[in-house]
Amino acid sequence: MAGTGVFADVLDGEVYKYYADGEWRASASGKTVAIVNPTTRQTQYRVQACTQEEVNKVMDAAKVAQKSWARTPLWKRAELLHKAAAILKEHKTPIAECLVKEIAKPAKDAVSEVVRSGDLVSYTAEEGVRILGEGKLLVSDSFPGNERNKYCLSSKVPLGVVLAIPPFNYPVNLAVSKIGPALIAGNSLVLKPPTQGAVAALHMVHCFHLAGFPKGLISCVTGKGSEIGDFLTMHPGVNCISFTGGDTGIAISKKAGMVPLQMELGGKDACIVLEDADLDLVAANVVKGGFSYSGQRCTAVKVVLIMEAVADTVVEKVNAKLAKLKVGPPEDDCDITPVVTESSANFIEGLVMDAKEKGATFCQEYRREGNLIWPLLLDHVRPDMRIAWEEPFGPVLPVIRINSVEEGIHHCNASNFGLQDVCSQETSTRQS
Ligand SMILES: NC(=O)C1=CN([C@@H]2O[C@H](COP(=O)(O)OP(=O)(O)OC[C@H]3O[C@@H](n4cnc5c(N)ncnc54)[C@H](OP(=O)(O)O)[C@@H]3O)[C@@H](O)[C@H]2O)C=CC1
Ligand SMILES: O=C(O)[C@H](O)COP(=O)(O)O
Repeated sequence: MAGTGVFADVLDGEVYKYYADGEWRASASGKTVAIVNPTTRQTQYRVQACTQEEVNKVMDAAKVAQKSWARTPLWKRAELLHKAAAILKEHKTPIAECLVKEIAKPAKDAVSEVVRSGDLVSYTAEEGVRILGEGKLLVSDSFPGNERNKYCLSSKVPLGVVLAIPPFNYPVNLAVSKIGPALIAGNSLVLKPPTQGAVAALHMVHCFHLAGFPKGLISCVTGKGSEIGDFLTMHPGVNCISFTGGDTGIAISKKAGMVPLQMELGGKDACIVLEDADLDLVAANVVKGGFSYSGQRCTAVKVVLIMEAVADTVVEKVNAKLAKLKVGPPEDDCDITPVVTESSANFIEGLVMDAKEKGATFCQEYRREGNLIWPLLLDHVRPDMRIAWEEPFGPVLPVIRINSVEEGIHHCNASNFGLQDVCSQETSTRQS
């Protein structure tokens, strides 16, 4: 169970602690942030609202720890990462429980996220040893006027302190996908987890603590992004920011200053369906791509562009599959579970109502209870509707009927987003 057994140190009464200098601590702020369970809409957990002073101390400790970590042999860094990966997988059940309660991830997917995170940490360690073990020899006679009398050896060096900010939808997996690469490359890391998902992230960080990483090398500060985010991203102690999330990333890029930024932002991933596609395969992939984890994946299919000649058939096949999806609580491993917050549900509803006013065809009745939104396919969506362009991040999928492949490609290219598109004529995919 969360906060018990090996995880008991993480909990202080009813509030989860933050992690600094190798210890679990309560914030001097005396303030906490509530994490509301998307299903019950009641407070499920509480985390510390860290102060600026606490952030300063974490940054100082991260700077000190990084210096000796950078000198730690590569094989030893990899060894510790493998150890953390094994501990993470061993404790998949309590961590998955947090994902169910905090972000309403279906029970089986929650376990898969933790296991996959462990695998990713190990993979990073393996690849890191290979990639970081390589260097380059450069010679000097590539430029007129120079002889080959000088040699230069280059190898990769760490950046320093990496600030990692992942989103709510994969709070463990998208955190370790930053932690693993940063640590194997000799950096230290400060994690600011998403509020929804923070407790799962704290449990994950404890697995790194149990693996025995040097104190200060990894820290985890909690608090609302809107309150503590700017202080973190503009902190002079940060040497690199790795961010995954929505438009927040654009704001961060404007404030961060001269540090390397790694940004993975929102998407409007399109699926273009041509006449010669296998329409059963299309329907299966549209439902899986568009509706798994209730559409809350950056890689989710978020608009389907179908050639008019096959549109009725595809829509009918998709509708038949949607009728079979189980809608309900994540504990029952339902296919469609409540979306992460009430404000997300309101945003999704806003897109649906806009489409309704502008004449989209509702293939199902729009139904919502609390944060739970039943799966909905909207047909005959036109470019003047917001849902043609915006990312609902929910179980609502627009269909735009097209008359040529060029029309479909034009729609994709006119989007502000670039992430992942699929053309289901063959199995070709286009990543942008
Ligand atoms: N391209 C990719 O690989 C992926 C992209 N995404 C995208 O993420 C979005 C959904 O995730 P969501 O969590 O809602 O995204 P947000 O952009 O709302 O939040 C992402 C993170 O930023 C934090 N944050 C909020 N305000 C600030 C601030 N001012 N400064 C610094 N950090 C801040 C949040 O903390 P808090 O929770 O406390 O507000 C959270 O940890 C979708 O758009 C999705 O497409 C998701 C997965 C992968
Ligand atoms: O954040 C996301 O949406 C994930 O990185 C996507 O992973 P998935 O496509 O395997 O769900």
